[in-house]
Amino acid sequence: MAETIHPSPTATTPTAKRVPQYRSRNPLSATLAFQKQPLQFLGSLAKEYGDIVQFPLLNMQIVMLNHPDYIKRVLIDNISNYDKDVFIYKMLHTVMGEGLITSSGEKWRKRRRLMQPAFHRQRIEKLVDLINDITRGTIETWEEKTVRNETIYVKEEMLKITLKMVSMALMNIDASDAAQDFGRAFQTSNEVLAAFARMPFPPLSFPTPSHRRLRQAIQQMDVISYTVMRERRERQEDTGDLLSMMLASVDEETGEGLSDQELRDEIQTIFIAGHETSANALSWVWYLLSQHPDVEAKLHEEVDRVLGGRVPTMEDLSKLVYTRMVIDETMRLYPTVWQLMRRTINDDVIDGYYIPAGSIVFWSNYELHRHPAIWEDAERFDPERFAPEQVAKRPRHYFMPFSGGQRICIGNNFALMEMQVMLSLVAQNYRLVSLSDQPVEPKTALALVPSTDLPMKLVKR
Ligand code: HEM
Repeated sequence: MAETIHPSPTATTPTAKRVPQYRSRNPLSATLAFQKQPLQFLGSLAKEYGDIVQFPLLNMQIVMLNHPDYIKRVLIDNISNYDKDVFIYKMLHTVMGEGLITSSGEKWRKRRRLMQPAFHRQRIEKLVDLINDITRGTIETWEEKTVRNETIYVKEEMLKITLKMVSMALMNIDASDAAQDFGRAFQTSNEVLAAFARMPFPPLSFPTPSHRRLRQAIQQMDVISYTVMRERRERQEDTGDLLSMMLASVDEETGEGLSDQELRDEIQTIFIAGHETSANALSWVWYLLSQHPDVEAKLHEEVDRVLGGRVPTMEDLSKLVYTRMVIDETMRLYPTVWQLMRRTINDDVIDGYYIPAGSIVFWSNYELHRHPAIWEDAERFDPERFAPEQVAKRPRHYFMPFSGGQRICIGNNFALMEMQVMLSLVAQNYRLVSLSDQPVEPKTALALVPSTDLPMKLVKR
């Protein structure tokens, strides 16, 4: 029989069930396990409790949802009942301010409306040539390395290339030194924040050595964002990109443009959200290809057949079906955004479970993408799962590496385009062969990153 729950079911939810509670004699065991090995801990919860469970994390109670239908309720069906007033977004606020990821309500809505046109399909189509050029530039730097038989570190290479792509394509910033400096400062802030996300104590305002490093890194990123902004304001030219749109925008009610602080927050958000995510996804792709020669061979066959030695055009992308299948299957196994959370505004009932107002609901794409009722033999890397006829059989919300609903990733089409172009163009020219026997495991920083730098050798095809 359904138990009643704390605080107590509301009049509208008289029959709601209590969310199963994590059981342990040690009140700190969940916190310690989450801090030490979050993926293993979440996996054990899913195994033991199924699709929903509540566990304590420090002084918070977290409701872990582990079925895509539950996530659909939060992101789509009852979206107005969930906001981002949760510690992880407050933490990101220290770096991104109130940018598109961290803002909510009317502020978010207006900003999203303003930025959305920069990501329309027609605009993205125009960026294919630029993405090709940037990839070719990288391939040229690799020519010499190949001759000298030098090792490349794939993680670093992917971060460099995606940072260039996002800064040149969306903000028309010549991505030389400034972007690389931004990348370095971002890595520092990333390390500190990842540690804080696992153990949010002491508060970031407390001046520990690592929190001081974070402050410094934020200052360095600020200097770069403000310089970019000042230069573009002075030049007063409309280059038709995202930054131009933001600089020219005027609030319909107040007639005012975005303030320096608001622009800084958005530039920082785009720099950060727009490069590390795609870089990690691509790093995982190269790693998985190096471990699965059969998949690699099939990819080469497609790239050679469709492109015939040319660089890809927008029309080619729809024909590079297997290339896209490899990307999707990689994001299933290693979703770079591996944890998401929301706060429940008013009481809700999810599949009969009572979720009181103020609950923190949490889900991990890493776990969801391994749900045994949805993905057979889930640990196996098998791009065929994403063959068009297989995709057609699954509800769309069963696979949401870019999240879903109104707050779906604004850069999803851009990311898919850049990854498909980059992957096909590099695969046309090179094989990336792993140089290490060290096992590569997923590491939970803010994003899900490979545990090694992925040293590889370039072999010309
Ligand atoms: C493989 C690449 C990427 C993945 C897996 C990814 C994933 C995601 C996810 C899961 C969210 C939802 C976050 C949340 O609800 O808290 C998100 C939001 C967002 N992403 Fe991405 N992303 C990628 C690439 C990009 C790129 C290239 C850009 C920009 C150029 C970008 C910009 C953003 C922004 C601004 C948001 C906030 C959208 C909003 O709330 O309105 N992302 N992304």
